[in-house]
Amino acid sequence: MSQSSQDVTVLEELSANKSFGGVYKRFRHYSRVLDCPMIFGIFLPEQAAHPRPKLLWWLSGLSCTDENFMQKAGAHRLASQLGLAIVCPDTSPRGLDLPGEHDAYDFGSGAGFYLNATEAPWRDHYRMYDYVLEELPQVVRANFELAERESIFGHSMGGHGALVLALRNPGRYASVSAFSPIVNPTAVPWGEKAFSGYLGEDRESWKQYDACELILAGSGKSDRLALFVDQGEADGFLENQLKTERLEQACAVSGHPLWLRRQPGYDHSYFFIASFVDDHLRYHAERLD
Ligand SMILES: N[C@@H](CCC(=O)N[C@@H](CSC=O)C(=O)NCC(=O)O)C(=O)O
Repeated sequence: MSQSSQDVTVLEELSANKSFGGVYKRFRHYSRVLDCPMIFGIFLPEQAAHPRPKLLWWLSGLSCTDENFMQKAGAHRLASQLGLAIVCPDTSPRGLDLPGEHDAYDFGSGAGFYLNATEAPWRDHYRMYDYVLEELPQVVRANFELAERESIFGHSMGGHGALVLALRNPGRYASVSAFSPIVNPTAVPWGEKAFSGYLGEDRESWKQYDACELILAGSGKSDRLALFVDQGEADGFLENQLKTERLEQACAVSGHPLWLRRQPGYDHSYFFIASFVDDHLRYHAERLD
């Protein structure tokens, strides 16, 4: 069977670790959307107590794999109690060797930006928007018995991904939240570098992947999903890359509901995420009930 005709829902189990009564597993599958093998992680709460867990997606940031959140966020204990299944996709296609793909932490491997690239050579593989929105959910649902509703959260580049996916797909997610998200990628160095490489120089086309632009464009819409955002005030990326105040401004102008918490002294790391992840898990669990 050729790779492109492989059944994407067939999983190869790579590891399984019991954790807080549940189980953390990693799987490899062939992604037709990305045209390469991909790995994802899933935490499943105890089967007997939660036969049909609620589904929560986590999107990680630059330089991460499917493993960072599972190993560092300390989310398993409460996810197990709340009956949450958490799925962590990888942050880019893998196993390729496109020109320059592995040269920098903020472009190429580990930096897919949850978009569908239109520029060569990226467009043949870098389609993380479709992968996270469509293909991986099909794979996960074909293999695990899960509740129908789903929610999404993420960090930094992954916070950007979570906000964009939720804003562009009203009704799809019961709730969305983010730690230290890149909120206005079309106007900060990380986003400008990635979007010009993946999407080309037409800046109009970039706006479909920019949370602030989407919020401003959706001004007056009635079905706006509230955004829950935690941002550390001692985050070294806040001033140049994250610019949380622009999200505040866009939401204020558009009347988009935003619950923004500025957390004094916290930086951009997983120590920040671990400090507040319980609040996010409870927030999503309540809205998924
Ligand atoms: N220069 C650093 C930058 C990588 C980094 O800080 N990545 C963050 C996400 S930043 C925005 O998307 C991260 O989550 N890192 C992984 C971790 O486990 O902390 C570098 O490459 O080291």
